[in-house]
Amino acid sequence: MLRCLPTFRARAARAMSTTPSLVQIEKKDNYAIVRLSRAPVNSLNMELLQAIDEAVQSLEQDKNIKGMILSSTNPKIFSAGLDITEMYQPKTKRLREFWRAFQNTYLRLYTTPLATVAAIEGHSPAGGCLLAMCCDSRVMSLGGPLIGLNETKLGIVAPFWMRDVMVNTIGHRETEKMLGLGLQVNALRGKEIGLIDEAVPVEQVHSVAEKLLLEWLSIPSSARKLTKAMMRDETAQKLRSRLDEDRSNFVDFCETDKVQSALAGYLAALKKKAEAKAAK
Ligand SMILES: CCCCCCCCC/C=C/C(=O)SCCNC(=O)CCNC(=O)[C@H](O)C(C)(C)COP(=O)(O)OP(=O)(O)OC[C@H]1O[C@@H](n2cnc3c(N)ncnc32)[C@H](O)[C@@H]1OP(=O)(O)O
Repeated sequence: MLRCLPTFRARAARAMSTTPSLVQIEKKDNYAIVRLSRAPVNSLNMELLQAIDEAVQSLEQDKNIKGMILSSTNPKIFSAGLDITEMYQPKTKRLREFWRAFQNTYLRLYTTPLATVAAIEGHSPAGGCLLAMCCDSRVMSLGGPLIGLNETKLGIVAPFWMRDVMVNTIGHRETEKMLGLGLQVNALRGKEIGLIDEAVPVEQVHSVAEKLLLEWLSIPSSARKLTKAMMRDETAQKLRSRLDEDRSNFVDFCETDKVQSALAGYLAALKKKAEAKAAK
């Protein structure tokens, strides 16, 4: 018992230090709204990934909570995807921990027994698109925001499990095009290819997300959960059985000169764009 205490304390301290600031949880009757809250663009660094994982886990353990809406405190950005600075000029130990956090968060969100809906008001590239695809349904705002796996445009390659989730969502041929060309699409096009379930004006995103969530929650709970597991466990298991191999592949790939120079170029382009915006 005593020996468990430091682990418990460390976990509790970590949860307290990450969860409230990086992820906001608002509980409603039988579901919660989980808002990503890492300014400026919800880029997924290790701490945010861990905070999402912990938030979903804590909701799974709450007997009153049956579902969640994944959203953002920033209406212009759902999530900018993985924090590129985690991958650029990395320290190997941190890079390994970062990738494990990404694997864990994906596995948690993709297979959670909670019903999940992504309320996507703003941009959702790459890792942001993955988080959204892990949910049972997606609502996205009409207009400017884009969603997709744009990795190839950065000169990097999405891992097999991001591909698998996209194939499961929109089918093989659409994934081949989206992934190969690094395409991002707006909500209307997303709806045409099945990436998005509802495309609505931004002010309706949350009410429609709630409607979709209640539809999932209207299904008898054990039937809904078993069906979700039946549809998703095989895909998740593919990664679970290769966690270390996948992480080594990522670290080796990331540390190559080619990937490092591609990331340097991409970060410089982002910075230039931000400076031009600020100068206006
Ligand atoms: C075998 C296995 C192999 C595996 C091989 C590895 C594959 C891993 C899979 C990778 C998955 C990913 O998610 S890769 C990540 C892909 N993500 C992206 O391409 C998104 C890039 N960002 C954008 O497009 C835009 O920033 C967008 C999100 C639309 C917001 O536009 P805005 O105009 O509102 O804001 P900006 O001015 O651009 O950005 C505000 C600030 O945030 C920073 N910023 C923006 N996105 C960022 C990001 N993802 N990471 C870090 N920082 C980011 C900018 O540099 C600015 O910094 P300051 O100038 O300092 O203010």
